[in-house]
Amino acid sequence: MEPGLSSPIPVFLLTGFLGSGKTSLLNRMMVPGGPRTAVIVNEYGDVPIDNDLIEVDGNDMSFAETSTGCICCEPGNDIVSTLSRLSEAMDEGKTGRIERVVIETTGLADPAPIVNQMLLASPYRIAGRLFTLASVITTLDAVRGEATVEERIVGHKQLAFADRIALTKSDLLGHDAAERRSGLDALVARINPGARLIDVQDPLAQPELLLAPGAYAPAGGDIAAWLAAENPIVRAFAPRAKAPVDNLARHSGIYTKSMVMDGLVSPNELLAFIDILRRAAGKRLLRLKGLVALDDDPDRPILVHLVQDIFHPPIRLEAWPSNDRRTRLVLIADGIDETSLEKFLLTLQRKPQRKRA
Ligand SMILES: Nc1nc2c(ncn2[C@@H]2O[C@H](COP(=O)(O)OP(=O)(O)OP(=O)(O)O)[C@@H](O)[C@H]2O)c(=O)[nH]1
Repeated sequence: MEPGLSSPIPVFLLTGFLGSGKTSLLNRMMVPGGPRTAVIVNEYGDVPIDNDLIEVDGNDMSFAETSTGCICCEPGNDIVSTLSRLSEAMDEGKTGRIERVVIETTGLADPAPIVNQMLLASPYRIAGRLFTLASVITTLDAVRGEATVEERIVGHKQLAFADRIALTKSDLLGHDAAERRSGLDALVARINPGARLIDVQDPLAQPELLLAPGAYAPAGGDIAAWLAAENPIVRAFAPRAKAPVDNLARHSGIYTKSMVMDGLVSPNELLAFIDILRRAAGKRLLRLKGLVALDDDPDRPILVHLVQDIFHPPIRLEAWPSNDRRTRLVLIADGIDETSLEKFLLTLQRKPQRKRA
């Protein structure tokens, strides 16, 4: 019998702050010959990019969808609506057999409302199909993660709600790596000592085991209070029920800007653009990612990633990953004047652009 009709389909929630390595980890967790998987990528920003960056083996992935707008707070985009759409697609025969679901949340997603919805009625029956939360997997960026967790409540909650943690970017820790690594271990021990942790840079790590079957078992200290704070009934009857931090304004002050353009830019123009932006905005530019058509070889786009003030080495792709060959940039900013950022984005578009041959 098809999974979901008798036994629930496991749902894995992949979360972690902006740019902490979720999509990179997703590509490594999905190995050939694994269970057939529906991958749903939820992006913050109205121009999806990650769907073009998933490279998992076609045999394993029978369905992939990208949604824009945050799964934790955008009406119609919550976990139930997301799984309902999947269930409908399954009914309509669009997906093939599905044995598990992986949902990559936006890097700003608060896990509390998502987990709350799943746990309130687990196994969750949607359109005659059962889903159950198997795990919350959180990517923790070794370089920026500690500051993110200390300064941003969403970062703290993403770590606290995990039952599986993937430490990313430990290869970038630099000369004081051992000291910084013990700081990260202490952070995890304080916030979520019960979670299983792997370092994705450890040659012996097997990221695919993060998708091993299981039942979500959170051990983070503040979980119960945060879940209670999500529950409208608890709110109504016990308005003083204490959540460790007020989480109602989930993304206040943070906004996203996207740019799509047809023309070509030179590698130097692109690098200068990113460099000026990085210096001027610093950590207030939470994220920039994009695929850019360069004039030296328009058939081979460049993939750029800025995570706060860290510019990851750009990657020249062998070909455009889809039929859309336009330059696409998505920026997520916190506390940067919106008009100034818009004007700066236009400077790239206004450069004398070469047209494709
Ligand atoms: N050196 C190094 N770079 C990494 C590692 N993991 C991810 N990255 C880089 O970090 C950047 C962001 O990675 P993504 O996988 O796109 O991060 P994400 O969490 O999916 O990003 P958002 O969806 O925008 O939140 C890319 O340039 C990756 O190549 C790692 O373990 N080591």
